[in-house]
Amino acid sequence: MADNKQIVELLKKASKETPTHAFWDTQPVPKIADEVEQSGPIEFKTLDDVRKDPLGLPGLFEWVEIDVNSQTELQDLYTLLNENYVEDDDNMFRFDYSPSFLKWALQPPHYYKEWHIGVRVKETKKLVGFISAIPADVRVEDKVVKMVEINFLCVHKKLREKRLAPVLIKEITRRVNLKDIWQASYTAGVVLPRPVAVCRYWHRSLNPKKLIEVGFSSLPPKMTMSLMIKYYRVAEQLKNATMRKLEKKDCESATALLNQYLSKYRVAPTFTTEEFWHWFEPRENVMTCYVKVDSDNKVTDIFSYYNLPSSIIGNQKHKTLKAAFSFYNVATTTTIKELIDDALLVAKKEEFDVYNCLDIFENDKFFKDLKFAVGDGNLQYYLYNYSTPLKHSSEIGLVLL
Ligand SMILES: CCCCCCCCCCCCCC(=O)SCCNC(=O)CCNC(=O)[C@H](O)C(C)(C)COP(=O)(O)OP(=O)(O)OC[C@H]1O[C@@H](n2cnc3c(N)ncnc32)[C@H](O)[C@@H]1OP(=O)(O)O
Ligand SMILES: CNCCCN(C)c1ncc(F)c(N2CC(C(=O)NCc3cnc4ccccn34)C2)n1
Repeated sequence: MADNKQIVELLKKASKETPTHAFWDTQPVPKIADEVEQSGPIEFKTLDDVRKDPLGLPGLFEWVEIDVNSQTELQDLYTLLNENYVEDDDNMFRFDYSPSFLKWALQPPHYYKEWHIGVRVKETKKLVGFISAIPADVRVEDKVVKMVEINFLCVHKKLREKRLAPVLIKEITRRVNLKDIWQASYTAGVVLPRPVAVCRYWHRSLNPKKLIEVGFSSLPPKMTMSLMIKYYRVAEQLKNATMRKLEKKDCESATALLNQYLSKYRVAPTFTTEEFWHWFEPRENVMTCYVKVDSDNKVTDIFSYYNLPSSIIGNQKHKTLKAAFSFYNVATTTTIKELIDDALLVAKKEEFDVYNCLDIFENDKFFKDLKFAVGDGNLQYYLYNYSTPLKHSSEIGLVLL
């Protein structure tokens, strides 16, 4: 991604496009083009300032808590997102987070069910809106901030542009404040006041034939399909022959290794061992995590990715794009390039069509050699009620699902 000066230009341009944000201009977030010097909370409120009753909703609708331990309620949430969540700009793909993925994403240690907020139509009980928060300790520069990560904001396609999103955001804010938490982190493909970092997606083809058939990639001029297939063939053997699936006994040393590695980034989470095991325990069709250990059985290298498929809208031959999204990786006895080369081999074996990475961490060190192609999707990182200077994408060490 471009350097900060270019990003500030991009943000100034974006702020000209939507000069007024009727909702966001009322929120404790810096203005889009603000050049912030200090890091710290923007507003200070106490529990006394927090409304004790839920926000008002238009008469037809009611607030509900989605109980992700209930199969039927989890299925309602799956269906809402499967039909109404994030699409690419050309409406060719829509994320298809699975029920087991959503349960995993929403139930880390110390989660609150009150933070899984749905909006249903009173009469039919149809789920038409959702937003979630999960607790996370995120360090910003030199301060660890107890905050929440906001995700899965969704309003049914038929109820768009009725200002329901600000109501969902204010309600989740109220419920989080009631637990004496005043900051949040979130990411979005849209530019809002105001990004902490502007990141870019990179993609590594694993199944070029299918990616071309579904319009994810195109065949470059003078390239034949058979040449493409050959070009993207992955290694036969692991570069790190002893890499194996993470096991519970690895957790102590793996957590220490990851926390140490993340300390060099300006925005990064800190994990307890319990949190680490929740996020990295291998889960079929959700999370893949491999480690390498030394002679004392201490973890020295980790690669991990999550399974986030997309529905392919309107393609007769293929219904689903199988995408692996890079999660957290640490290389100490190997290079990041060799480590990710091994991740690509395992992802190909697990029949993924593409492996996606953001240009965060030190990922830009391997994009070229491992044959990644830059995507057209930007992902903006945001903090709520916390100002901090704009970061270069390589200073970000946080992944949201
Ligand atoms: C301390 C605790 C704090 C907790 C909260 C921290 C903040 C969390 C913030 C949420 C983090 C979410 C992280 C994720 O999940 S990012 C994924 C978001 N979901 C999707 O993109 C799914 C498909 N789209 C939809 O479902 C709807 O279009 C959504 C629900 C996104 C907007 O619904 P709709 O299209 O019907 O619009 P409206 O008329 O109701 O409202 C228009 C207002 O909403 C602002 N808007 C539009 N998109 C987003 C967006 N992605 N984040 C924040 N704000 C957004 C927009 O600028 C405008 O405000 P303003 O420009 O007039 O001011
Ligand atoms: C709120 N949590 C943020 C993470 C959600 N994530 C993963 C996400 N947010 C915005 C994006 F721009 C994005 N991209 C991955 C890249 C990509 O794969 N683009 C082609 C594509 C295939 N399927 C879809 C579905 C929706 C959008 C683009 N799609 C672009 N990823």
